[in-house]
Amino acid sequence: MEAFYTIQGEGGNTGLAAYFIRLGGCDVGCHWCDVKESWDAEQHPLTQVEDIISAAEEFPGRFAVITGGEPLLYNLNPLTQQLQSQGFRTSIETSGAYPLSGNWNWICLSPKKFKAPHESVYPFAHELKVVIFNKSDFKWAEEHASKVGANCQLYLQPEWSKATEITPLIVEYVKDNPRWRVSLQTHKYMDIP
Ligand SMILES: C[S@@+](CC[C@H](N)C(=O)[O-])C[C@H]1O[C@@H](n2cnc3c(N)ncnc32)[C@H](O)[C@@H]1O
Ligand SMILES: Nc1nc2[nH]cc(C(=O)O)c2c(=O)[nH]1
Ligand code: SF4
Ligand SMILES: [Mg+2]
Repeated sequence: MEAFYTIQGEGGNTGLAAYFIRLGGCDVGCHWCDVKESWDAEQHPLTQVEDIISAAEEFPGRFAVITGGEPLLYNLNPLTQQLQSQGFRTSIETSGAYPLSGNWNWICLSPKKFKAPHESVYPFAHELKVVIFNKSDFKWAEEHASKVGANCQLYLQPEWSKATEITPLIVEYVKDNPRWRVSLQTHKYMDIP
């Protein structure tokens, strides 16, 4: 759908220069999704893996974020193998709604109520990033935390349109439950892509 060089704004790699590769197509249907224009894959022309990588190589950073849409709709082995062979570290932003493919240095699993993660994905997550839309989502976040590995980093991220109301609740929750961390969509505060 699009690719752009920016700063990873969210989660465990916040602040790192990153080349984002956004793949079109998603059938999860989050009502608060901030990239609904990604949902219909047919609206976005296909791009060859070689062309994606040569565009990425124009920039100095060697950290790639594959996102979407839901990137696990696709077999990501060719793209990630070639990125790594060209010296990129690879990371994915995924709902986990489909089984994993691809070779990953970092996996961010962000589970959704609208289409649950595939059970096989949880043990591979380096980061669990739960979007909090209302108070009941904290309990729901704990259910997902019980499924990831012991070394997985746990993040709570306010849903953007409710961030003013939800962020203070996340702050108190993390103070009371310190295995969790706060994740903010810092790119939105910085007004960058
Ligand atoms: C647009 S999604 C694309 C990748 C994948 N479909 C997923 O949901 O993980 C990228 C990240 O943005 C988060 N996100 C999407 N809309 C959001 C919103 N309105 N507020 C906060 N986070 C949001 C998702 O949970 C996910 O972690
Ligand atoms: N700067 C920036 N950081 C991000 N982290 C995850 C994003 C995404 O949409 O997957 C995203 C994004 O869209 N922009
Ligand atoms: S799974 Fe990701 S891309 Fe799909 S609707 Fe939800 S937030 Fe948007
Ligand atoms: Mg985004």
